[in-house]
Amino acid sequence: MKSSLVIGNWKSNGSLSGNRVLLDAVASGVPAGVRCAVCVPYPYLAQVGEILEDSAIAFGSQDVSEYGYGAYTGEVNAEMLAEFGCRFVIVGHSERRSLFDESDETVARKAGAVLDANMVPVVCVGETLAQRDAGEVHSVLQQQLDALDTVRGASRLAGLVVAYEPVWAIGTGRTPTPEQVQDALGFVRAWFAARIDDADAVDVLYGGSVKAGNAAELFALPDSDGGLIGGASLVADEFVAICAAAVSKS
Ligand SMILES: O=C[C@H](O)COP(=O)(O)O
Repeated sequence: MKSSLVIGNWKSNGSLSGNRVLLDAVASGVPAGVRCAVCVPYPYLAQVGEILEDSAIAFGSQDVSEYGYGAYTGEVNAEMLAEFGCRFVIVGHSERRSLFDESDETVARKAGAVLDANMVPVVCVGETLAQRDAGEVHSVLQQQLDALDTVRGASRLAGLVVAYEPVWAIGTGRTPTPEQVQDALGFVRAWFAARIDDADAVDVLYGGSVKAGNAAELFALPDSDGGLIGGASLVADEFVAICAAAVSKS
């Protein structure tokens, strides 16, 4: 059985001095038996790569350009991220979709660029509260996932990680019920099963107000392969405890 995957998303947080303290504690505290990574702001990639060089913890970024090298002022392309040692790249986080108007098609192009550079896209999907209240959870997920069909090819789809993150649960302290989470994770799994042979090999994560206190219950769900952790990934003890909770699922 594969081990669970826990990814910390620092969002726009960090400092050169604070990163070192946090990562030293995380690297020494995360137990064996869980795959762990942190996705950090671009300027810290080199520092984080150096700090984690001899650890089992992977790292990555929180976004990427859909374009390659060239006249794209302000963009950071996938080849650059790969050169810095990134393993994971978050694409389509709801904060990027809502604050920066990223469409499903843009997200799919970014995922393709990440795959082209031999890294792992962590594609975020999830509904708003209004969409949930309107009974649209499955249709929203379907539309967000269907855009990934442009990534094309079973071997390419098999290289994705998907994080189900209901928008209303992000940073709010609210989490869906375990039944609601399992329903969405199962829907994502079924989407892959309709397209590739080994859908169980795809990592399907949950994100949204995961804490040490609720992680074990969420990770224990049948279709959970781990979590995408925001605020709690900035607190070493909390993040280590979340990673420890993922080990028991493995
Ligand atoms: O990428 C992480 C998610 O946005 C969850 O954030 P949160 O754990 O702070 O709710």
